[in-house]
Amino acid sequence: MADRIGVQVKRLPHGEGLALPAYATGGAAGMDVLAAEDVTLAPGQRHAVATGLALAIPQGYEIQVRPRSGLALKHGITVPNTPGTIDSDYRGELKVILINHGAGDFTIARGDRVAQLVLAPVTQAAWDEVDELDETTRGAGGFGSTGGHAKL
Ligand SMILES: O=c1ccn([C@H]2C[C@H](O)[C@@H](COP(=O)(O)OP(=O)(O)OP(=O)(O)O)O2)c(=O)[nH]1
Ligand SMILES: [Mg+2]
Repeated sequence: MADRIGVQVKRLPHGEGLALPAYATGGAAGMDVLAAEDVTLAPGQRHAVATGLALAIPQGYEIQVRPRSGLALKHGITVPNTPGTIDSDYRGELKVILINHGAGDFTIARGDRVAQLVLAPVTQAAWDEVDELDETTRGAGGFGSTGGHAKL
């Protein structure tokens, strides 16, 4: 197993009895995180699903909240703010925002694995304000300027 970075986790009262987020396989990038509440999402509805967990992520890291592809493909359940950002200084409850893009109601039961958490390093930037930027081949071209897409 590769070295792991320690992340403090505190179970909140409504998180008691639930497993902690875990890697489903040895090479998994994300830890599956469980819902700590029952909730039914109607088509188009979104909800911040409780996890019953609060974290203290080491400075220099973040946790990204990403959707699970199975839920997205089979049921249209995804994370509208993906990847959700959990800051290292956040001490509130970790919540997973889900939206139902499917055609029917979707019920989440307490204990269901609703998303995955990816620990990632963060580099903070310091602005270096200038009057002129260097010239490049791309210049101000963007948003499809290099082509490569099918013609409509
Ligand atoms: O999917 C998410 C996204 C965020 N958060 C928590 C942790 C994060 O550190 C905090 C703030 O998130 P973000 O910066 O994305 O939201 P904001 O709208 O900018 O709120 P704030 O002004 O509190 O930063 O909310 C979650 O629990 N789940
Ligand atoms: Mg913010």
